[in-house]
Amino acid sequence: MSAERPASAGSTAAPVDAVRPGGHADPAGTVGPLDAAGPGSPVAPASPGGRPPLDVLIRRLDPEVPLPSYAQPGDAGADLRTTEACQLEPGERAVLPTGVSVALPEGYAAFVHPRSGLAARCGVALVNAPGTVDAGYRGEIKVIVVNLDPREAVRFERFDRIAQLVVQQVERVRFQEVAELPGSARAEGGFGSTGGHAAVDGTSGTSGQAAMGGRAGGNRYASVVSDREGQ
Ligand SMILES: O=c1ccn([C@H]2C[C@H](O)[C@@H](COP(=O)(O)OP(=O)(O)OP(=O)(O)O)O2)c(=O)[nH]1
Repeated sequence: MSAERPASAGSTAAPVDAVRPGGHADPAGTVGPLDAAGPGSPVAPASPGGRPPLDVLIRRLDPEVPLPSYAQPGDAGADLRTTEACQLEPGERAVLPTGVSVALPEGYAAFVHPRSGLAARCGVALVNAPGTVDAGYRGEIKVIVVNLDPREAVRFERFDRIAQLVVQQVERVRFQEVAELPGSARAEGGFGSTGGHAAVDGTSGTSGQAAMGGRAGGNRYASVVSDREGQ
């Protein structure tokens, strides 16, 4: 087991607010529940193209958690915080609570994205990135973090910012079955068909078998069984 490594303590890290010790002690934590997009927020949400920001109902399940907020004007994602401290050993994952639930308008979804600073400095990823929060979901937003660093543990303190929530409009489609699809330049080319790096050009030691579902493709049978049984 590795020595404890705060998310703030990546060996090559220059300190930035996102991962600095105590970075979770955000003064925004004191704002009232209606202040998320108002004067109490550190940064009011940007309005791309001059559009007014979308109002999204949010409920705090943890009365002390700061509401998600945009760190900078123009940011696409509002930072989500964990309400539980957690330490992840190399390779470990955890489902962390954020202390908030939302009611998105129909026609919208929210996507739980990783934070680049945590990824670059500490090797923290989201197992299901991006996580999808459906418009009808009223439960607590959770974040499935994994420590991909092969050697060092990572520690999150309560109210550390662990992910970001991107709200987007989504289309609901009607699938129209046809015998033949219209042609296109790409046609059926996929999985590196345009080349561009050694691994997919076949000039390196890796064959790309995993991506093609070949022998190195992992335990696909077990995954399908778990999913079918709702586990
Ligand atoms: O990172 C995530 C992803 C999902 N969710 C919540 C919101 C979402 O609406 C619900 C279901 O997620 P998803 O549809 O991705 O999961 P599933 O495994 O397909 O479950 P279900 O059968 O409930 O749809 O879980 C989160 O809180 N965080």
